Amino acid sequence: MYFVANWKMYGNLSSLNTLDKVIRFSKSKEIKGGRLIYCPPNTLISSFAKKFNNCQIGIGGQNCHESKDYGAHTGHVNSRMLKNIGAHFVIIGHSENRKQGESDKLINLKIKSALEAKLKVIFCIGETLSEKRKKKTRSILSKQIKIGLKNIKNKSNIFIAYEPVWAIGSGIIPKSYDLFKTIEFIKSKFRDKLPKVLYGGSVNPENITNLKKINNIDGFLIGGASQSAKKFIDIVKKTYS
Ligand SMILES: O=C(CO)COP(=O)(O)O
Repeated sequence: MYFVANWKMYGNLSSLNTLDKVIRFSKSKEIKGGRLIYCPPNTLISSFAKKFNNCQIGIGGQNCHESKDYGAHTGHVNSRMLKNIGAHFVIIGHSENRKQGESDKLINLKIKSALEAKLKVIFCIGETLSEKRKKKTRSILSKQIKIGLKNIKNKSNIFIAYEPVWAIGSGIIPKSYDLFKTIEFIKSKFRDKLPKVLYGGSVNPENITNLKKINNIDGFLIGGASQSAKKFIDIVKKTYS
C-alpha cells in the first residue's frame, strides 16, 4: 500500500525536525508493506531529499510546468527541475489546480513531460459536489482519464488518485460501497495493466479503519493529516492492524 503525504502550501525548514519520527518508523518492522511518499512544497524538496537519504521514503512535487524545456515562465518549475533536486514523483491534476483553470488538456501535457523526465505521476481525478448530485461522477471521471492520458501508451509509471472534490478537507468521505464501485469503475477504464488507484479526501487515523476494508484501494493520498508525523504514522499502522 502507498501512503502519499501532500503537504500543499504548508511547511518550512523547521518542519524537517518532525520527519525524524517518520524516518525511524520507516526503518522499523511496523512499516509492514507500507510505501511512504512525501510531496512537500517545492521550497523543501531538496531538504527532504537530503533528510531521506538512506531511507526508503519517496519524494515528489505537487505540480509542474508542461514544458520539458527551460524557458521564460516566471514562477514555474518543470519536471526536469523536480527530478534534478531529488523528486521521484509528481502530483498532477489536483482539484485545487483544476479550480485555478488547469484543463484536462494541460494536465495531459504535464503528465507527458513528467514521464519524459522519468518521474512517476500521481494523476488526480474527481468530481465536484454538484457533478455528484447530478449523477455525473462516472462521465466526469471518464473524461478526465480520457483526455488526461491521451496518447500515453506506457502507463506503468502512472498512479491514479481518486479525490472527490467534496471530500477534500471537509471531513466527509464517500460511503464504502460507493467508493468501492467508483474505484472498480476507474480500473475498468484500463485494459491490460491495471494502475494503482489511491483514494484521497479527509483520510485520517479514525476513518482509516473503514477505508482499509475497501479491498480495491492501493493506497491513500493524504492532505491535512499528513502534516502531523503522529497522524501519518497512525494511518499506516492502523491500515495494517
Ligand atoms: O487533497 C488532498 C490530498 O491531495 C486531501 O486533502 P485532505 O486529506 O486534507 O482532505
